[in-house]
Amino acid sequence: MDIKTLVIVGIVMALAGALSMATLFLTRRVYLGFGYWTFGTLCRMLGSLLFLFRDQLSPWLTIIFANTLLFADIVLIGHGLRIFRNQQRPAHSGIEIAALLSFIALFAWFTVMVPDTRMRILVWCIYAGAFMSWTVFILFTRRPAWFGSGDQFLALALSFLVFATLIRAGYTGFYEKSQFDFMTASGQAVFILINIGTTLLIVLGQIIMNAQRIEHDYCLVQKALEQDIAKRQYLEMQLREDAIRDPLTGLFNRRYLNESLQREFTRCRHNGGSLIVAMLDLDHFKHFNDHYGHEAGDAVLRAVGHLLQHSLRREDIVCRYGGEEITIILSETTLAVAAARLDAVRQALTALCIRHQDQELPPISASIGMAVAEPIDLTPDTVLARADAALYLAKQHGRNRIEVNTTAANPPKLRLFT
Ligand SMILES: Nc1nc2c(ncn2[C@@H]2O[C@H](COP(=O)(O)OP(=O)(O)OP(=O)(O)O)[C@@H](O)[C@H]2O)c(=O)[nH]1
Repeated sequence: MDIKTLVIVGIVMALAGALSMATLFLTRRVYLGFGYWTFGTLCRMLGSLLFLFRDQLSPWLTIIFANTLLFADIVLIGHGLRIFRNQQRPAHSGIEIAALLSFIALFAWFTVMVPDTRMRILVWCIYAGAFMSWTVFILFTRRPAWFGSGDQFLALALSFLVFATLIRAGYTGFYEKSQFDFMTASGQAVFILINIGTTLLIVLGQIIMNAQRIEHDYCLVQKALEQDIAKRQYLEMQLREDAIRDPLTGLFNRRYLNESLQREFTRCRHNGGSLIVAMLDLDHFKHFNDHYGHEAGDAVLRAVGHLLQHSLRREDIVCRYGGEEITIILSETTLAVAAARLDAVRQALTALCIRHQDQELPPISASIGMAVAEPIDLTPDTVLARADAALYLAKQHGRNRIEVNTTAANPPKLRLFT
């Protein structure tokens, strides 16, 4: 394959790279800096194309301008990279412009004033080698979070070119002048081949770098979104909790009682399970409040709420009905078991040691009324009313005791707990 054919292959490769970069640039999301890479690839293609007309057009075009375009590509790779990696735009523009202008001047000098191919090659090797090394340095030393195989590709391709440039500089120093003619010397063919190989590798590296950065940003957005969703869910849960909890005792509130009682009542009706409702009321609480103060009364209510929450089953629903009255919904259990459990609670309440402002408050007690949902209950409110009636009975019978609202299905034998 002669050198001209090789140059044509290089042009085709650069064209393919330029087209893929331009397509991405125009149709997809690209980061700042990608435009410089696209423009650089176009320069490379155009510069290679001009080489083909070496003996037909002016040396200003085919030597000076062509090489300037190739060098511009190398400058633009580094410039684009620094912008891609969020560096200040004007940071090194002065050096780049000065390098480009001096490169043009030296090439013009060694083409028009003192024609010297050996010097032109050396100038090329020094300028291109320095700029490529600078880019490799940035690639290896400033690794951002999205650093990945794309950066390695680019670093690898450029390092290879730096190596080839060094060899070319050495080769230039040892051979006769006649060997440097671009379109005839065989040594130049190797360098053109290396350029062809690295052109696509550089483009590929730049495209992968962009894709990896998009992927990294996407992951960040996704993570932020997930955190946002979790926060919202937590806030919603918190709002729901606030809406159904009594702030003083931590027990469910009246609203939740109404919802739950209706739900449990319907479930019990349809599935035939059991439903027991209990009303618990602190004894002589008005007197307690009057004697020890409202704040001490609040401390008692808090302690009672805490005890109830921790001494009943998880599935039992404990709600503050109002004031010092508490409603408990017990499902899927028998009256005997529920009564025994509530009596344990009653006894625990009497043993409760409550402190308020470094003062131990006197023992408290509670009366409890219970009712079992039965076919005669047409609504949940009737079960509640029967439990309340049993509570009234417990108060009348001397307090600190449990009374069960008896019906034909639940005879009075259960009035045992006093
Ligand atoms: N500290 C405090 N007291 C409350 C709260 N809600 C209601 N109370 C008081 O609870 C007392 C209820 O009194 P009563 O309904 O007369 O009942 P009692 O004194 O316990 O008498 P019996 O139930 O017959 O034993 C009232 O003094 C209310 O002010 C509250 O959130 N905090």
